[in-house]
Amino acid sequence: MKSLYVIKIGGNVIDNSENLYNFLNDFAGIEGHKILIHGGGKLATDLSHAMGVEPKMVDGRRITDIETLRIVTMVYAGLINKNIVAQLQRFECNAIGLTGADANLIRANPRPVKEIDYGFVGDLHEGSVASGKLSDILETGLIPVFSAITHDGEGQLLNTNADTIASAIAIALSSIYEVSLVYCFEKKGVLTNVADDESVIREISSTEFEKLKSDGIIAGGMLPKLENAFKAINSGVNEVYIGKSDELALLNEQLFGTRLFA
Ligand SMILES: Nc1ncnc2c1ncn2[C@@H]1O[C@H](COP(=O)(O)OP(=O)(O)O)[C@@H](O)[C@H]1O
Ligand SMILES: CC(=O)N[C@@H](CCC(=O)OP(=O)(O)O)C(=O)O
Repeated sequence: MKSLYVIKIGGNVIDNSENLYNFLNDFAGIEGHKILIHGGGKLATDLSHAMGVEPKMVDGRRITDIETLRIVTMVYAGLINKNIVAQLQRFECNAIGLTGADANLIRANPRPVKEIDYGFVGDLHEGSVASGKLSDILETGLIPVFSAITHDGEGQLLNTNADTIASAIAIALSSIYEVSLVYCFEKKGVLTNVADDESVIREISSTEFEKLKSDGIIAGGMLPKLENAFKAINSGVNEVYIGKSDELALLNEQLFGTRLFA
């Protein structure tokens, strides 16, 4: 089986032009097949404030009313996606910017309304990712760069968490490739103390994850990230890492951030 890197980059790194430049330079240098998925939550939040639309997050997911959907589509699928693609071209990495609607690559279901109405938020399910078509794109030598925008197949764009997209793409392609899923953010890995960047936990198993959760060591955005990451490792993805965006080169020596085990 050929190997494939599925790499996700979070909003805090995207927001810092020097960190983004360094990350994209390293990403461009990775040999073989690779896919980039980017968030951009921080910029969307800043822009919402500037446009007088109060951002609302519940359990790490953005409540996406029609105004917010317009903003996130402009920010994720437009501004951020096209900037990343242009920068990758500078590094001679032939990237193609995509949403889930392009080539019908990722179809989502609108999140059902229960206690909370999330609005235009899309959830992924088995079969959401068109793995055959995505593999066709990879085999042409192009490097897909996905934003966090998907669609429902009925003409409606949806906002889908970028960590979830990365996990779903990694799982869907794991029957075709040996997949390494890598979550890059602004810290050196999963930390025992969020204030101490050197307190990296090198390995976490599913059982240890439950304990870290109940001890309150893992909180906020790290919770859904790890849930998505463990789903991947339990669904056929070869390896999953979480670590700092400017340490990507350490992946080769298996010294990058935190590695997850089933
Ligand atoms: N144990 C932990 N180790 C590292 N980060 C943690 C931990 N617990 C909570 N966090 C928080 O989770 C955040 C990462 O989640 P999030 O902001 O959603 O990531 P991303 O930037 O990839 O979207 C970190 O910035 C940190 O503040
Ligand atoms: C539904 C939902 O919450 N979507 C996310 C998509 C962007 C994202 O995931 O960005 P980060 O990776 O930078 O957090 C949002 O709008 O914040």
